Amino acid sequence: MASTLVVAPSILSSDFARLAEEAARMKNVGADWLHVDCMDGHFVPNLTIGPPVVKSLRKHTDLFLDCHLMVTNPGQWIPGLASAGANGATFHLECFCSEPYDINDPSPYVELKPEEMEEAFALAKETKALGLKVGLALRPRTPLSAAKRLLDEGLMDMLLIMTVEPGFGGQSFKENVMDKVKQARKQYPGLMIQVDGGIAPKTVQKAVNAGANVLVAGSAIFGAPDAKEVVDCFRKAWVDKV
Ligand SMILES: O=C(CO)[C@H](O)[C@H](O)COP(=O)(O)O
Ligand SMILES: [Fe+2]
Repeated sequence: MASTLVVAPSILSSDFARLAEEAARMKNVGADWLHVDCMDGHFVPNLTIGPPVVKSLRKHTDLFLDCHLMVTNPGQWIPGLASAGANGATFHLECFCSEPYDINDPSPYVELKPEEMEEAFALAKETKALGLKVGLALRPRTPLSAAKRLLDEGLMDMLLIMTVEPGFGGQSFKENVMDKVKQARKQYPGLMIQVDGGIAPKTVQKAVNAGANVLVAGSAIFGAPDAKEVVDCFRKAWVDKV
C-alpha cells in the first residue's frame, strides 16, 4: 500500500502572472508537489503551459514539478520538460489511440492496438531514461483494464485517475470514478495513485478511502481564503482514512 500522502496544488488555478509567488505560497502552506497542467489546445480544448514556463518556474521553487500532459503528442514535449527542470511527466493513455475520444459519446473506450501500446511502452521508457518519474493518466471513462499491460510491467511510477474530464479547473468531482480507484488500489498496492479534478474538503475523504494517495487540487486550494486550512484538511482525511 502506498504509504505516503502527497498534496499537489494545481497551478492551473493560480495567478499565472505571479507564478513565483504562488509557488512560494504553496510551499509555505505545506504542499509537497506542484501540479503543472500542460494542455495543447488539441487533446483538450484549452491551452496552457509548456517547457519555457516550467524553466522559469524551476528557478523559483524546489518543489517537485509534476507535469500532467493533456496533449496529443507527449513525446514531442517530454524531452523539453526534462531539460526545463520538471521532475515528473504523466501522459494520457488515450493519446495513443487512433480513435478520437469524444466526451459526449457514451460508447465504451476503444482499446489500443498492439502497435499503439508499443508506443506507450517506448515513451514510458524514454521518460524514465530522461530522469523523470513517469505517470499514466486515464480519463474518467477509460477502464483500468486498458492500462493493465503497462501497469503490470511495473514501468509506471504513478497512475493518474481523472475525476473530471481533463481540460479545465473548477469542475465537479465524478464520484462514480471511485470504483476505478478502489480497483487500482487493490490490484497495485504499492503504486502511487493520483486523483485530479474536483478534489476539495467535501470530496477528499472519498478519494482517500478509495485508495488515492496523491491529491491534486486547483480551485479548492487557490480559491480558498486560507489555503493552509485546505491542505491540513487533506492531511486529516489521510489520517482518518478507513
Ligand atoms: O488536470 C486538470 C484539469 O484538466 C487540473 O489539474 C484539475 O482540474 C484541477 O482543478 P480543480 O481542482 O479545480 O478541479
Ligand atoms: Fe491535472
